[in-house]
Amino acid sequence: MDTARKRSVTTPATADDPLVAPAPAVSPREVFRRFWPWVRTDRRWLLAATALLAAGAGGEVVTVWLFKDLIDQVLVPRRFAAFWPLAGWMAAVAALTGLLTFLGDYTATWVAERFILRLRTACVAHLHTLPPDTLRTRWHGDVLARLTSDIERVESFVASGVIDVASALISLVFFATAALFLSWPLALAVFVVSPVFWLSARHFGGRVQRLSREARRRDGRVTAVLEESLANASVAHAYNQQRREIGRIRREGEALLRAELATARVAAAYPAVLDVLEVLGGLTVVGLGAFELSRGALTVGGLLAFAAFLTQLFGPIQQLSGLATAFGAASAGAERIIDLTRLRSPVNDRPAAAPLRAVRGELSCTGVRASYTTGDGAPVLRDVTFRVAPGGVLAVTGPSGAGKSTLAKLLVRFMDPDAGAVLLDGVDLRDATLVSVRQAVTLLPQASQLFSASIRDNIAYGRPDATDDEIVQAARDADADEFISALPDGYHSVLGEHGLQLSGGQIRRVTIARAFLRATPVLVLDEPTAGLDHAAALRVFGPLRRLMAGRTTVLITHAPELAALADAVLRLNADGTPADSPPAGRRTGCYDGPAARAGR
Ligand SMILES: Nc1ncnc2c1ncn2[C@@H]1O[C@H](COP(=O)(O)OP(=O)(O)OP(=O)(O)O)[C@@H](O)[C@H]1O
Repeated sequence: MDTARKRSVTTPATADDPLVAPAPAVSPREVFRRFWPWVRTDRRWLLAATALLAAGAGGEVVTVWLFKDLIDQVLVPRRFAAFWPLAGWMAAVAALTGLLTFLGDYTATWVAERFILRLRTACVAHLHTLPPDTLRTRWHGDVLARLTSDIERVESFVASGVIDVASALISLVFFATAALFLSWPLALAVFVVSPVFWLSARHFGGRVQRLSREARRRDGRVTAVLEESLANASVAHAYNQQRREIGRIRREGEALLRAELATARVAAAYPAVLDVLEVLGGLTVVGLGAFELSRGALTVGGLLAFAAFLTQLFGPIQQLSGLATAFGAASAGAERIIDLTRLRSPVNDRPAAAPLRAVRGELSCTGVRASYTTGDGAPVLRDVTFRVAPGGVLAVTGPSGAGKSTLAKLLVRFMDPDAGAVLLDGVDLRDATLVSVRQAVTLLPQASQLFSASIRDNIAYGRPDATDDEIVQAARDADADEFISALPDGYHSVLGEHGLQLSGGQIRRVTIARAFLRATPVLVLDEPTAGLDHAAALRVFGPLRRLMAGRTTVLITHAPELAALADAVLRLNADGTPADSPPAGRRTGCYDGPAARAGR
């Protein structure tokens, strides 16, 4: 299973299909075992829904029985006097049946929706245990498809599926008992032909499962391509490649259409076959019924009621066999969700991990080697050693691909080194809890990430309890207060997706304000001026200098002006080894802190 997953992550499963590989198959029992826990807490409601729906089915039996009496006691003997009491009963029972069925359906939906909510929340919670690189091994669009349509399909099997099966079975027993009671020879004849329905359901269910699996995968591909295409729309426009993007989406859409149609052909053929079987069954009943009628073993009302029961009987049978196809689709969805939940974080709290306390900010790396399992496995950082005293600033430079961002990931524990150690105040980060590491270290990533929320909430993202005054102060420190206050809604201006209303420099200053508010003793700044023109870059210099003051900072940068703010520079070679010849009296990349800085 692991090998299959690995393949889906690193290389295409098939040459023509690099985007979304099929998830490994999972048995129905496994599907149930995995997903039942999300229903278990609501099992009382599940029982209530089933009982209400079963009671509704009981009401239908009584209505049909009263209908039989109406024919035999009013219509056949032409006695109008008997009509009113029977009609009154029928109306009352019909109203009660309607109410019970309504309550049953509503409760079933309640259980179903809560299942979806819980499972989706649990899946998202799991995804948030994964560091960004692990999450990136799956296409975001495909992950979205798994969290939406696949979860709904699983629900249709595990939650409402259970209610449907239970209430269909109970209805089946009710209607079958009533039919037996009316005429056992006729009922037996019906029971003998029933397995034909069951066998056809199994046949169709299996085929739908296979076809649905492909349709689910195609669905994930369409979402993945859509997401990527929209995210890169500006490139497509700038390079006149809109047609190509449209073509790509169309091709994926056509493949999904073919997969959905193949599923629909089988899924839709099934009710058609069932209809023919139903007519044949109905004709058998009418023939046998006429015979029973002629020998006086059945009344006209009895025969019509029997036919009505039979129609009612087909409902649950159809429902049960429909479940077979629903299960096909559900298990295909379940496989994809389970595949997602099997992703494991390579970075976890050790059993003896303790929180970092009162961090002073002495940061060091000793002989660090790091590599990615998703690449060729070769180290991207080798033998990196440095020390930054509390409050010191270390600039990290080097050619593209030298491993600078990888170093940033090590410092916030998005990954762990293969050899050597990253130490904060002398504590190996692997011995500290993840939460406390991230409480002590603020990462300002290369790409500024803003949420579709107010500027205020974006600044307060790392400290939701911050007061308005603290937020404004952080914005002032980041030179962002002026432009924020000039916006029509000021701090309450809501940013569009990726902060579209703001310029690159303004976005960067909002993220710097966010970092100010966290006020952690250690900062990791990954190319804080990347993507900004010279003027915009100059505007963030002041805020960055203020942000770094008094904080241990690792400053990854290509900009010489920014590197000049540092007390020492660690240059990385293209192969991830440190390039610096050691300054007199110091080891490679080693910096001894503010004392040394003061002496410069
Ligand atoms: N998630 C990943 N999986 C596999 N390989 C990766 C991953 N992230 C980075 N790499 C590889 O690791 C090497 C170092 O990448 P890194 O992003 O650390 O370089 P960098 O020095 O920050 O580059 P740049 O200056 O272009 O941002 C590169 O060869 C890159 O291809």
